[in-house]
Amino acid sequence: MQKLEKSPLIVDFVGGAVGHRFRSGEGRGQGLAKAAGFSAGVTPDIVDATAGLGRDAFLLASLGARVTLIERSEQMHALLAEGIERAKAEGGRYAETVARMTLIHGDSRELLAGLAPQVVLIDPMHPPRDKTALVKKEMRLIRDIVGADPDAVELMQAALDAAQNRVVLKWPLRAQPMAGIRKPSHQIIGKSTRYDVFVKAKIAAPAG
Ligand SMILES: C[S@@+](CC[C@H](N)C(=O)[O-])C[C@H]1O[C@@H](n2cnc3c(N)ncnc32)[C@H](O)[C@@H]1O
Repeated sequence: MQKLEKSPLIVDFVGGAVGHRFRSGEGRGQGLAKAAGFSAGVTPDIVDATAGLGRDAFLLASLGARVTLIERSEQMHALLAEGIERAKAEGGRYAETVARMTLIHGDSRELLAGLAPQVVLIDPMHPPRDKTALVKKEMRLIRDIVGADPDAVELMQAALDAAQNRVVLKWPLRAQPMAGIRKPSHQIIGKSTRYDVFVKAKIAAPAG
C-alpha cells in the first residue's frame, strides 16, 4: 500500500472559509446551487466526481442535497474522511450536513456509470487563477498531492454519458470551453469561476 505522507492541508468544514460560508447561510440563489439545478421544490441528488477538499460538496449538502463524493487520490480521500469525522463530532448542523455526504475512493471515470446520478459536478485541476495568497498556497499543496488532471475530457465524457439530468463543469472564468465535448446548454458566471451547464433532462420535483 502507498505510504501516506503528512500534508499541511486540512479539510475543515467547521472553521475557516467553509464554516464561515456555512454560517452566513448563503442559499440556493448562489451560482453553484443554480448550476446544479436547485429550484423551488427541487433538491437534486448529486455526484461530485472531483471531490478535492470537499468544499463544493459540503455547500451542496448544506442546502439539503444528498451528495456522493468521489476522490481518486488516496491522500485527498484520507483528508476528506478526517474532515467528515470532525464535522460529525461537532454535532448540530455540521453533523446533519455530512450525514448527507457519502465518500467513495476511486476513479469517477469508472464509477459514474454504476451510480446513475441525477447531477454530476466536475471541477478538475486547472491553471492557477486566484490572486489570494491563501488560495494560491492551498492550490499548490493540492497540486503537490494530485498533480494535474490531464484526463479531464475523458471524465467529462463519462459524466455526460452517466448523468440523467445534467452535468456541471466548474471552469476558470475566462477559459475557452473544454475542447472535445459538446457545447454547454448555458453558463453561470461567478467572480473568478464560471459553471458550464450541460442539461440532459429537467429534474422532476418529488410527487406530492
Ligand atoms: C480542483 S480539485 C476539486 C476541488 C473541489 N471542488 C472542492 O470544492 O474542494 C480536483 C480534485 O479532483 C480529483 N480528481 C480528478 N479527476 C478525478 C477522477 N477521474 N476521479 C476521481 N477524482 C478525480 C483530484 O484528485 C483532485 O483532488
